[in-house]
Amino acid sequence: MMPAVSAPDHATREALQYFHGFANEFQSEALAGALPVGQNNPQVCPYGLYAEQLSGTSFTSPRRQNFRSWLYRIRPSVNSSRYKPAEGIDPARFGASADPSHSDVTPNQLRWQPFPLPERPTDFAHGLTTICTSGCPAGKQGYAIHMYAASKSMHNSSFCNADGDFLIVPQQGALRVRTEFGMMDVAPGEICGIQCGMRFSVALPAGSARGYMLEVFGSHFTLPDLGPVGANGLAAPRDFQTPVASFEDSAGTFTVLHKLCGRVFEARQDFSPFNVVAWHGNYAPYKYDLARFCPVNTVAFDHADPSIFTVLTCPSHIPGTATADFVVFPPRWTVADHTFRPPYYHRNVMTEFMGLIKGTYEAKQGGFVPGGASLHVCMTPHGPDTATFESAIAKDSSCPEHLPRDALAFMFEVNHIPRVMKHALQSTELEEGYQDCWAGLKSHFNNGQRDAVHVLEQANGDSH
Ligand SMILES: O=C(O)Cc1cc(O)ccc1O
Ligand SMILES: [Fe+2]
Repeated sequence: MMPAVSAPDHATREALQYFHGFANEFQSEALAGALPVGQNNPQVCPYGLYAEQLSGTSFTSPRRQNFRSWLYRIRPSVNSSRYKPAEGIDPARFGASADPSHSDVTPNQLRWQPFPLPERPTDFAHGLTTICTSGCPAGKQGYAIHMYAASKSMHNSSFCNADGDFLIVPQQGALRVRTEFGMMDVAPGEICGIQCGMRFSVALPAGSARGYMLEVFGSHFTLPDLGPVGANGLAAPRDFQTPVASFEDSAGTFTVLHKLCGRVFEARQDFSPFNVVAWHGNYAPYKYDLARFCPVNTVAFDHADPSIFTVLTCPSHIPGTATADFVVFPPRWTVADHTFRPPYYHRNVMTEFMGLIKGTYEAKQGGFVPGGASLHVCMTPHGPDTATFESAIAKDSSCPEHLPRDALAFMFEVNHIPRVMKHALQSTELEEGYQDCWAGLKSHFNNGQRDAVHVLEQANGDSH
C-alpha cells in the first residue's frame, strides 16, 4: 500500500539508486553532461549551472583527510533573505547552545522511557530534542546527543548544521532524506550520516518517525582501524551507500534552517535548495544497514570490551581516544567458556549513551525498551541488572547461546563529560527508580570456602 505522505515530490516510493563505498571520490549527473570535464569552475558551466564548492575540511588538510565536493546548481546558495532566529525551536530544548543555564551535570545513572510522538503535527527539524552535550561547537570540539520525534514531513524547508556532522539512528518509522546530493531511504536498522554544511530535508513515508541522533562538532566520522583483526570485518566500506544526484527546479517560498553554535536560524528563499544537477567529490552523505555489520568477538573466554562493535568513530586529537564512537550490539552467538557472559560491571572513563532500536539488551531484563535511552557518565558505575546477574551465574557456560535475532541496541560512547539538558532531567520519561534495577545484588562472598581453597593451594605449593 502507498503510504500517505504530505510531500509527494520527495516522498514517492520509487527505489532509489546509490553509490557504494565510504568516502570515495564520486561523481554524479542527473542530466548527462552536467559535470564540467577536466576542471571545476569553467567560465560558463554546462546547462548554465552555478559551480559551488562545499568543503568539509580545511583546504590544506592532508590529502587522506581532505574532504570537499563540487556542486553544480541551478542557483547558488547565496540567494536568501537574512537569517533570524528560527521560530518554533526552543533553545532550551534543542541546539545544545553554550548557555549552561539549560543543562546540568549529574553522576547519577539515568534512564529514559521512550519519548512519545508529538501530539501536534511536527516535522523532523522541529521535533529535535537535545538530551546532553559537551564541548563547544565554536571551538569545534565535543558533541551533542539528540532525539527526534516527528509526525509530518518537512515541506519546502531544509535544515543545515554548521556545527558538525549528524549521525541519524532511526528507531521507528522510515525516513526519506532529501539532500543536496540526492535522496536516501533510511529505515530503522539503518543509519545515516549527514555532514557539516549539507542541507537536507526529511519526509516520513510512514507518517511518523522517532529516533536518535549523534552530533560531532568540527570533525567527521570515519571507519575504525582494524589492527590485528585484519583487512576485513566490522563495517565494510562497500556497504556504505551515497545518493546519486537528483534535483528539483521548483519556485515558491523555501525555508532554510541553519544551526550555528547551537542556535537555529532561518531564512527564506524563492527556489528549492535541492537544485544540484550534478556533483563530484568525496564529501557526501551516506547510509549504512547495520545488518551488514560483521562482528568479531571472543571464541574462548572472557567478555571483550564493546569497542569490538565500533561501526564508525570520530577521532579526537588524542591517539586512540575518540570524541565519539558509534557502537552497535548486533545479534550474535555468545560462546565464552567459564565466563560471565553479559557485560561486566564497570566504571569507565568514557561516557556511554545507549539506545535500543528493537528487542531487548543483554544487560537489562526489563526497563530498557525500544525508543528509550540510558546515560552513564564518566566513572558512574553500571552493569547488568540484578535479574541478569543472577541468571548469568546460574547458566551452563559450555553451551553456545544466540542472543535474540530481532534485537538491536547501540551506544554513543563519548569522551567529554556531558551536561544533561534540564528538560530531559525534568521529563516524565526519566525513570525515577532506575537505580532499583541493581537492588538486591547481594554479597555472594563466601569467606570460609575461599579460605579452604587457599589453604589447599598452599599445601600443593601453588604460590599465586
Ligand atoms: O554498559 C553497557 O551495557 C555497554 C557495555 C557493553 C559491554 O559489553 C561491555 C561494556 C560496556 O560498557
Ligand atoms: Fe557500560
